Amino acid sequence: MKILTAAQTREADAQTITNENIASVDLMERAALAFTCWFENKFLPRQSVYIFAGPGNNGGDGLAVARLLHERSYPVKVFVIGDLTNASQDFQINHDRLPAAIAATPIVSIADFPSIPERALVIDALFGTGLSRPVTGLFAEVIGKMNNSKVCVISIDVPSGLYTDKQTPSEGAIIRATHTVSFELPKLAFFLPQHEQYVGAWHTVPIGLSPKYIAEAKTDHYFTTLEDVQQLLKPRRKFSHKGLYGHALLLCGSLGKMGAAVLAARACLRSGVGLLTVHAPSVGYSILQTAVPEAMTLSDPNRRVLSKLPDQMDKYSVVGAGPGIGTERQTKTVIGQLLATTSLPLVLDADAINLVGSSDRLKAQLPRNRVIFTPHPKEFERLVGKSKDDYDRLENMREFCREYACYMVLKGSHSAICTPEGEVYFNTTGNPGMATGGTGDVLTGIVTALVAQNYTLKEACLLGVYLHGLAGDLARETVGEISLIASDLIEQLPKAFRRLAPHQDLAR
Ligand SMILES: NC(=O)C1=CN([C@@H]2O[C@H](COP(=O)(O)OP(=O)(O)OC[C@H]3O[C@@H](n4cnc5c(N)ncnc54)[C@H](O)[C@@H]3O)[C@@H](O)[C@H]2O)[C@@H](O)CC1
Ligand SMILES: [K+]
Repeated sequence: MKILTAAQTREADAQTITNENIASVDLMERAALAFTCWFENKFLPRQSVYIFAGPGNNGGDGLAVARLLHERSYPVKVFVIGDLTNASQDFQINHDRLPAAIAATPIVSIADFPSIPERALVIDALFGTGLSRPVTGLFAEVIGKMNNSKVCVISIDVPSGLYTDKQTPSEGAIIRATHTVSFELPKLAFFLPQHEQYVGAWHTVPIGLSPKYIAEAKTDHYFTTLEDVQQLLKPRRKFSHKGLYGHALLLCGSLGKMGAAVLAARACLRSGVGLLTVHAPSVGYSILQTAVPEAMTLSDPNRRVLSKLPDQMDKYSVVGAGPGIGTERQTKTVIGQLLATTSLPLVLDADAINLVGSSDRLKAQLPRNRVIFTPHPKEFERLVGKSKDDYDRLENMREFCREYACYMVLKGSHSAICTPEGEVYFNTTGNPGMATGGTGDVLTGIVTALVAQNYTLKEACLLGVYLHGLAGDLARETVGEISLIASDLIEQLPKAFRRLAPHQDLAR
């Protein structure tokens, strides 16, 4: 699904109004109703609701929500801030529509800010996508009070003060929402780690924005949904044999880090690969043979670290390299040979990324359109360099992927997948329980297995990252976030695959 800029969102609003021949206040009513339905499902009408409305259409939404919640028996109090003589037309209309029981109290100085009871709910309707400068002055003071209120704050459309598609200057005050309820689509800002404290948990509610406009809108930013990845999953053929599903080679492990190889190998096997060979330092031979009997194991001449590429590289369909390999000189040589001599697709993770990042010579050897990097933020920094902020990091990722014609999975709460064309796809599965050792090794195994099965590199990234997060979400249901370990993801992979294709096994 596409992510639109603030300007595109305004255009989508405008086109919806024109195409459907409705007044803008009718679209506002739809938006307010969608928000109210979400709210009703979440909170009972026992808690009093304090709504703070600014002078634009976001404030107009707040006033319409006040009326709708009042009709549903919520005790509502409304406060309006700003120069109301310049308020938007739809704000005015909704101001006039407020029932007599709700008096909109103006806040003209911070002394007018009400005391908010402990169990109240606060709705933030100060600014939305029309924010045109950093929030300062009285608005900033109001935001400060709302942020210090220690109650649940729900932002309409956007946390007020946050630009949705570019860096917000540091002098601007921003609401720290508990929930943000966005109209139709999430905003780019919601996917960036630096905004976690402002956005809180985000949700989207449909308001029927023009599908035609959305379909035609140009963007480089997307988020992946269940429907998107379901379309990618290929059913297995009836007359199947293991040769159809590729032969993956994993270069993993070193003394003390054989667990990484075991995790990557198990995940690879659970992701449908036809055959798997793991090449590891000789210390890992019996470990792998015992822990992963389904995989073939090749023993490196070196006991502790990888020192040599296996023979007959052309019999494999893909190489996944990096988990647990360390950064010793011999291993660097192996990665160099891998880049220079094979013509296979490569999934590079962990220390393979660190090794490439530490050497301009290795970078120069990167083959085009054949490499997927799966860094976490620190590995990303070693490979690509430092970034000023999360927008700058997105730009740097895009530039790197364009320059080296590679794919990148920047791991995080919303892992970001970048293509050589500079398109970025944010993943929507996963949870903080997955921030634990070994989950990255599992992802390497999954993505490697998908490439082996002839998924394109882009498909393997989108599908693999989604499944990895989904397995994490399923694991959370059984073990919770705190106790979750990487092996739990592997255990849940079968269920995750079946979630994507619920009827496939039954269809036979
Ligand atoms: N256009 C439409 O038809 C719809 C708009 N919707 C709502 O409207 C919002 C966008 O409304 P607007 O474009 O009116 O913009 P906003 O309501 O976000 O704010 C614009 C107003 O705030 C002022 N302003 C901007 N930055 C300021 C700052 N830093 N300090 C003080 N004042 C500032 C502007 O001068 C203007 O008066 C969306 O986020 C959404 O909530 C929804 O009702 C859906 C339909
Ligand atoms: K808002």
